[in-house]
Amino acid sequence: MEMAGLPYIVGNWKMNGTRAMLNEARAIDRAAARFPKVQVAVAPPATLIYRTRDAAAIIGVGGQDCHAEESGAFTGDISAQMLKDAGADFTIVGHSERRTLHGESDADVKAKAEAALGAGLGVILCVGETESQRDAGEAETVVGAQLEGSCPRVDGAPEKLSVAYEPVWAIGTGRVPSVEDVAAMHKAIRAKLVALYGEGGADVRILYGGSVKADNAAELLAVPEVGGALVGGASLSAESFLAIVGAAASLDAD
Ligand SMILES: O=C[C@H](O)COP(=O)(O)O
Repeated sequence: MEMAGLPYIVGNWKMNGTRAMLNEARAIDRAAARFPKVQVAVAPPATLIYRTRDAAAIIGVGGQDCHAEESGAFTGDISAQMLKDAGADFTIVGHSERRTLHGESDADVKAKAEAALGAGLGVILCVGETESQRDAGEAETVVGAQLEGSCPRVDGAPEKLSVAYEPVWAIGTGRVPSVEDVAAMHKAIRAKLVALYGEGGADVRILYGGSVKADNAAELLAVPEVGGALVGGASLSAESFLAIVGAAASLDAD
C-alpha cells in the first residue's frame, strides 16, 4: 500500500502490547477513515501482526525488524517472507535500538532492507546520530555514512522505501531537535538519496522520529522534506496517536 505524497504516520509499538492492544488498533483504524489524506500504519510486536491485520481494514501493518535470510536455523528470528505471510505490508529496519542493542551494522541493515523489498514489503529504514556525534558536529556525516551503508541496492528500491531520521538522543527522551536542525538534516538526507538513486531518490519519503507528540507534531511535520513521523511512545494509545494523525491532516488542509 504505497501512497507516496501523503504524509505517512507510523506507530512503532516496540516491545509493547498483548491482545488488549488490539482495541487501540481498532480505534486507530476506525478513525483513519476520517483522514483519507494521511497514510496511517502501526508496527506492533510480531506476535500481534496477524491479529492486527485481521482487526484493521484501512491502516498499514508492519514488522519492526526482519532477518535477511528467507528461512533457516536462526532461532528467534523472523524472515521478511514470514512477516508478509502474517499480513504485514512493510517492516522497519535499522532502528537504533536494533543497531545498538543487537549490534546491527549498516551491512546487516542493508541486507534486511533488500530481503524485505524482495519479499514485497515496504521498508522504513532508520538512521540517526547520537548526542555526542551531534555535539561534535558530525551528525550529517554520520547519517550520510549510514545511508551509504544501509540503503538497499535493488531494482526499483526507492518506490517502496522510506527513510526515518531518528536522532538517538531524541528517542523516548522528550527532547527534539530544532526545526532548523531537522530541516538541515532532511535536506542532507534528500541529497544523499538523490546521489544514491538518481531521480527516484527525490520521491523517497523521509520521516522524522524521536519524541513526536500531539503538541509538537504540527511544527515538525511542517518542516520541508518531512514526509511523516515514526512515533514510539505516543503511538501506544489511540488517542495520542490520532492527535498526531490529526495534526498531519490539518497541515494538508492548510
Ligand atoms: O520508532 C520510534 C522512535 O524510536 C521514537 O520513539 P519515541 O516517539 O518514543 O521517542
